[in-house]
Amino acid sequence: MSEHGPRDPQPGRRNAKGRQRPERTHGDRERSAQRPSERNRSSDPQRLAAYTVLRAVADGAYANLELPKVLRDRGISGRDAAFTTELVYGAVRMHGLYDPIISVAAGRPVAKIDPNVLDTLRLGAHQLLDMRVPTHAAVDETVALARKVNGAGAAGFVNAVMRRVSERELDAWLAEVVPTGELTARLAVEQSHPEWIVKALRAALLGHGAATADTVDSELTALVTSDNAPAKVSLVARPGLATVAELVEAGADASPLSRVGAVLDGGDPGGIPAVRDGRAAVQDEGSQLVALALAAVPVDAHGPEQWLDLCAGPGGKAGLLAGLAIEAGADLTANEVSEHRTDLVRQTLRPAIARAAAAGRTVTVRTGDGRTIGEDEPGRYDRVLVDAPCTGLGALRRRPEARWRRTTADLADLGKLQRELLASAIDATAPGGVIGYATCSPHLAETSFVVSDVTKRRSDVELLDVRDFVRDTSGAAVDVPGTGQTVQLWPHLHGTDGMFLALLRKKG
Ligand SMILES: C[S@@+](CC[C@H](N)C(=O)[O-])C[C@H]1O[C@@H](n2cnc3c(N)ncnc32)[C@H](O)[C@@H]1O
Repeated sequence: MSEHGPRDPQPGRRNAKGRQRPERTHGDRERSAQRPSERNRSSDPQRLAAYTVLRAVADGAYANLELPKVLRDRGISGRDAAFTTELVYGAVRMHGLYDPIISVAAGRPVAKIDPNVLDTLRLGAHQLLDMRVPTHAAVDETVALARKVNGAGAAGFVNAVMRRVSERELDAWLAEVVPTGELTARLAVEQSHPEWIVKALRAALLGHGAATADTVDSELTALVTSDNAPAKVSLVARPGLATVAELVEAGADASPLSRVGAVLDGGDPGGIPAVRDGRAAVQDEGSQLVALALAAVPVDAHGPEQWLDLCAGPGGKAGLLAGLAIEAGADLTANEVSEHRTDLVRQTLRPAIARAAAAGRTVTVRTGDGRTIGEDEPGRYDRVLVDAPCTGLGALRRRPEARWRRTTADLADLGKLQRELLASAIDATAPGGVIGYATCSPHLAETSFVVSDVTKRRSDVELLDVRDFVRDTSGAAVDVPGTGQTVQLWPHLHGTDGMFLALLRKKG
């Protein structure tokens, strides 16, 4: 491949995401035109760390778990950690767009590029096309990284590809690689999602009443665009253990959406004492609304209410439910099928377990298959949460690799499990009790279809109108589009994960 120096771009031009691209200087061009072997640069720790995480993700790791480990092991913190995080999340999320660009720049399909080298190129493409990194730094540092991790031969190739990519602004690349035609196919590349997910989200917007035929294109565009924006850091003050005021004092803003929530505008939540002690935690406000709604439904119980979290791992909602249960004079059982995740629940609930004991109530954690609880303990519980295992298509902002791992085949396996768990939950619920069925996915096959399939087969449950129980901090009903009795929250409308909730009453 021949090498061409980058053209001078139009100074001060904004790219498609509205970011100001820095002006490039003549010096940048000269520098980029140098052969990689003529430069004597070693790669910097942040890019090396980002590359390490990308390779781990390629081997099956989760970026949100691997990244903190690598940052900690290498002593990367503060702004350097934020930079590394942006590199990792951007390169993983956006490679559905970067790969076609890299392919054009390299003159070959990405399948013909060594996967290690491809990850280096993705990191470089993200710096060039979506970050404020000056062009010369993005190119030079990517080449230095390639020399270190991919070898001298690969560094020459990376240099050539990076320089080609840097020749155009993002808008020009979009014009080249985004297909014309169907919006779903266009968004799949432009917003870097597998097309089956874009189609499923389109159906979900229509099916949950969040769009009409006239508005679905703009809603869908806003939704998939929001999947690529970093989620804000939301905190929960676990009732009885911490207060929102305490979180506000530590620098967060009270959440307008959740009465137990606060939102952190940057900074490390781990630095907040209540979070460090497990009295507060990072938790999406949508998840908080689910737990609050289930706890708010009036139930006629004989004696202290018995609450069950059927699928509790790693314990986020159980942490909130435990506090709400103690406040309500109820007992909570948190069940989880995986031993390892049960340990995480136990860790999360440790402060609540102690507090429950002091209040004469119990919070119990156990390992078990939720599908058999209905048979083993029929009618024992007054409130049951089924936060079902799902594709997580409503939480793509937080899990950058999830969109590339999920397949339509997952839906069939999960659908069977979801139906069995919901049926078991209903069996485990006492007459007059309430069941919450939740997913962090708006996919119709995991939400409305599961609820309608299970309820139409039985005469002992009725749907409640969830809208009555999803209340914001002021006590007003949260504005949820659609007219059905279930609630679907949306990242682009509510700023939360795409949580779904149905509430069912067991007939007395
Ligand atoms: C969506 S997650 C629950 C998240 C949790 N409620 C929270 O807020 O942190 C679903 C959980 O269900 C668990 N699970 C899967 N199959 C299960 C089963 N048959 N019985 C009980 N739990 C199960 C998974 O291991 C996973 O931890």
